[in-house]
Amino acid sequence: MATILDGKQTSEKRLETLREAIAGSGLHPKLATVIVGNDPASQMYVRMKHKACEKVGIASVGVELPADATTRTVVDKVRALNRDGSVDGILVQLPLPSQVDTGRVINAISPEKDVDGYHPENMGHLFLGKPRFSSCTPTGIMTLLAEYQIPVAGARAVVAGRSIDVGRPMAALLLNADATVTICHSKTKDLAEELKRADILVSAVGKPHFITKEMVKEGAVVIDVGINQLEGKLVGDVDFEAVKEVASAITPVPGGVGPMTIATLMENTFRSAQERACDRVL
Ligand SMILES: Nc1nc2c(c(=O)[nH]1)N[C@@H](CN(C=O)c1ccc(C(=O)N[C@@H](CCC(=O)O)C(=O)O)cc1)CN2
Ligand SMILES: [Mg+2]
Repeated sequence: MATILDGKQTSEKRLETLREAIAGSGLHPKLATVIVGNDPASQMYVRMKHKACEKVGIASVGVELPADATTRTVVDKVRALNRDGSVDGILVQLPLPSQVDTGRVINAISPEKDVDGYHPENMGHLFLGKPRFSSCTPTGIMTLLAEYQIPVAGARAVVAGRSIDVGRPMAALLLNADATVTICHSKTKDLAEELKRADILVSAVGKPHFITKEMVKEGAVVIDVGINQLEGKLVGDVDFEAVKEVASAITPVPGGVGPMTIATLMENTFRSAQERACDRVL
């Protein structure tokens, strides 16, 4: 039976440590969130972020824009937050409505305040092996692996999915930690064969029960990034009940990767506040 990698418990522990660090820092970190439209899931995630801020002692401000907002409106809002000296971190909740150019919006975020780590400058630092801010979900996964003392160096890691927010930065973080990394995607030949070679398998494809028991090597560590609705229930990409019989460790959905994403965002925001305070002194 696999060890369940408990992201909820781990994130709570880290948030408590962070709360103490912030309280003792003399700093007043502040996060700004930007949401466009009224997608219920996005609204819930933003609410969860504000709640986490409150828990750890980070001030937060929420900007809400209508579903028909233009790229210019969103970019102007982001630029105003860049200029606001009281704001340490800015995040634009994704996905954005189709009329908004996501790339232009991300590029407009000051890289120093880009606590989601999506700006090309921050992606560049990550791929050069010297991350400043790296995306919250992959970074949270690395934290979870470390918490459970799962060795990454030398491991064969396979990432299913090549998205900008998860697959690519995940691969970079695993590579930076000396794993041998393969990225699989919709055009990968012999996908099942590739996945079965993994010591660490990360699935971020967004398809319920995509990863079956037959695709997983005995003893593999399985990380499920999927957040899918199936018959009114929240499920990951992994057929959890079957795969936990062959894996050595596995993340549940809910309660695995998701909570680690939020904890990492809080950590990134505090780090931004620390670095900005240092810059003011220098
Ligand atoms: N700007 C960003 N947009 C998006 C990100 C992101 O990191 N930055 N990630 C996802 C959504 N997301 C945060 O924004 C997120 C998703 C899920 C969870 C989470 O804790 N989920 C719970 C289940 C909650 C439920 O009941 O549905 C869990 O897995 O236990 C946190 C954050 C896309 N957009
Ligand atoms: Mg401040």
